[in-house]
Amino acid sequence: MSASATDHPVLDLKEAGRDGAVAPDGVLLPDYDRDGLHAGIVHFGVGGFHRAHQAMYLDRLLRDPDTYAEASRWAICGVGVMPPDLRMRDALRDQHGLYTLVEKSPDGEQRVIVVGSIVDFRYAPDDPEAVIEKIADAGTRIVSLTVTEGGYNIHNVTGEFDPKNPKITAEVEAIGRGEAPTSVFGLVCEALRRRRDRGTGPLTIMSCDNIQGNGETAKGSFGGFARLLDAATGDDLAAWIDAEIPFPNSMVDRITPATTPDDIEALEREHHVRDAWPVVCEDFDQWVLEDHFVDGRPPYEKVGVQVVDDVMPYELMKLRLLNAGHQALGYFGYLSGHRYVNDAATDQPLATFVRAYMDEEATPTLRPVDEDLDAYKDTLLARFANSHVRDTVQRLCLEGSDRIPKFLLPVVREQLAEGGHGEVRRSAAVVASWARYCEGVDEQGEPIEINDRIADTLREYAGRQDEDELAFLRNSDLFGDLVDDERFTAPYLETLRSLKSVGAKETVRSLV
Ligand SMILES: NC(=O)c1ccc[n+]([C@@H]2O[C@H](COP(=O)([O-])OP(=O)(O)OC[C@H]3O[C@@H](n4cnc5c(N)ncnc54)[C@H](O)[C@@H]3O)[C@@H](O)[C@H]2O)c1
Ligand SMILES: O=P(O)(O)OC[C@@H](O)[C@@H](O)[C@H](O)[C@H](O)CO
Repeated sequence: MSASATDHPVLDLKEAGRDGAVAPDGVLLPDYDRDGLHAGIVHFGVGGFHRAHQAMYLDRLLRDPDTYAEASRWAICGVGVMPPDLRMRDALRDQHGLYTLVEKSPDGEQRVIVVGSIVDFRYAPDDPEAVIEKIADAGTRIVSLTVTEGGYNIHNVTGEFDPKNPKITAEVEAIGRGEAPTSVFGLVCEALRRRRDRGTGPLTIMSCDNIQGNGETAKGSFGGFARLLDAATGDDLAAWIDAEIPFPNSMVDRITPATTPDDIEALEREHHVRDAWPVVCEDFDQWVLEDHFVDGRPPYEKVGVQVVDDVMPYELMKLRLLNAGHQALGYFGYLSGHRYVNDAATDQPLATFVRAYMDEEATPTLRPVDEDLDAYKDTLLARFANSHVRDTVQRLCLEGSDRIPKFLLPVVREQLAEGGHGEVRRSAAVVASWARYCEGVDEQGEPIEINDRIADTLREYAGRQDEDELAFLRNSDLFGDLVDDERFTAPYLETLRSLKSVGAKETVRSLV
C-alpha cells in the first residue's frame, strides 16, 4: 500500500498479489485461490469488452465456492496480435493479470471489482511459437475471440471470407516460405494442425463479437483461411476444421466505452486503487450462448448466462435494435453537436427518431424471441441515457464501414425484400447522416476525425456528393446495388439535402 494525494492508503494492483494486501472499502478483490487456476481458454482481443464481459462471468464463477473447482480449469490466457496490445501486455503483466472493473448504474451507484480470471497474457509478435504451442496444448479447450467486426475478413457484400485481401494472401505466402504466422487465423490454424497431427483433438472456437451468426462467421473465416493454406501446402486442414471444430453462436451485450485517463484517476481518487488499465462499463450485462462445445465449457449458466439451442433471434434483436440504434444515434448525434451518448440519447427529437427506427423498421424484421420487446427497447433507451458511463459518440462513429453493413443494412435489405414492408425512411436517413459525416467537416466548419480503416475511401466518395448526390452509395463494396433502388435513394436524398440545407437538429425534427 502507498498513500494517495489525500493520504488515503492506495492499493496498487502491482502489489495486490502480495501477502497482506488489503482491499480499500467497497472494493472486491479476488477472494479465491489464484495459484490454483489453469488457463483452459485462450482469448484473442483482450480489450475493454472482454474484460467487462467474458472474463467477468468467469470471475463470478470463481468467487462462488460451489463452482470454483470446475471454473478453475477455465482461466484465461489473453493473446494480442496488434501493436496497441503491447500496452495491455505490460499492464497485465505488471499487475499479475489483475484489473479493476467499475460497473456504473444510471443512478450513479458504482460496483468496483478486481477481476482475477486472466492468468496470462501473450503478445504474439514477441513469441508466436509460444502462442501456437499454448493453443496446441491439451489443456486449452476453448479459443475465444473479441477481435472486432473487422477482424473476420468478411466481404461486406458477399458476406463471405474475402480470400483476395492482400494482407491475407501475403500471410499465406509468408507461411508457405516457412515464416511464422501473424494473424489470429494463421496462429490458430497452425495450432489446430498440430493438434490434429499429434492426436490432441479439437477445441471449441467461440466468437464473442457483435456479428450476426458470429459462430458461423468465424467458421467461414477459419475455414476460408485454412483452404488458402491447404492450396499452398497440399494439406487438408480445412476439412478437419469443418468436421471437428464447433463454433457456437452467441449474443453478447454490455456497453463498455474505451478507458480514459480520467477513469484511471477517478479510480485512484474515489476508490483508492491504482490500476494502469481499468475498465468502466454499465451495470447491465447479457450473454446468450449456443450450447455447442466439443470438450466442455465453464458452467456459465450458473452466473446468469442464457445457454440456449438457438441464439439467432436474440442476435437479431440485439444487433438491429441496440447496435444499429447506436448507429442511428451516433452520426446524427455528432452532427447535432453531442459528444457523449447520454446527451444524444436525451435529445428528445433524436431519441424519438431512434425509437421510431426501432419500432417501425427493425422490429418487423426480427424473429419471435422470448423477450418483451417493448420493455427491451425502453431499457435500451434508458441504458443509452446512463450519464455515468460517459460513452462517447465518437466510439459509436468508429469503423462505420464495418458496422453499417453488418448492423443496419440487413434491416434495409429485409424491409425491401419480397414480403418486407418496404419501410426504410429512417434507415436511409441514418445512412445519409453517415454520408454527411464522412465529408469530414461539421456544421461549424470544424474537421471531423473519421476513424475507419477505409477512411480515405469514405472521404473520397462523400467528397463527390456535391456534384453527384448519390456518390456515397456508389461504393458497391459497402452498399451492393442499393443505389439503384429508388425506395431507398428517395428518402436518402431527402435527408442528405436537408442535412446540408438546415443541419442535423432540424432534419431530425422533420423526421419525427
Ligand atoms: N465495447 C462494447 O461495448 C462491446 C459490447 C459488446 C460486444 N463488443 C465486441 O467486442 C469487440 C471489441 O470491443 P472492445 O470495446 O473490447 O474494443 P477494444 O478496442 O478495447 O479491443 C479490441 C481488441 O481487438 C483487437 N483487434 C482489433 N482488430 C483485430 C484484428 N484484426 N485481429 C486481431 N485482433 C484485433 C485489438 O487489438 C484489441 O485487443 C467489438 O468490436 C464488438 O464486436 C463490444
Ligand atoms: O463495438 P461494436 O463495433 O460492435 O459496436 C459499437 C457499439 O454499438 C457496441 O460496442 C455496443 O456498445 C455494444 O454492443 C453493447 O453491448
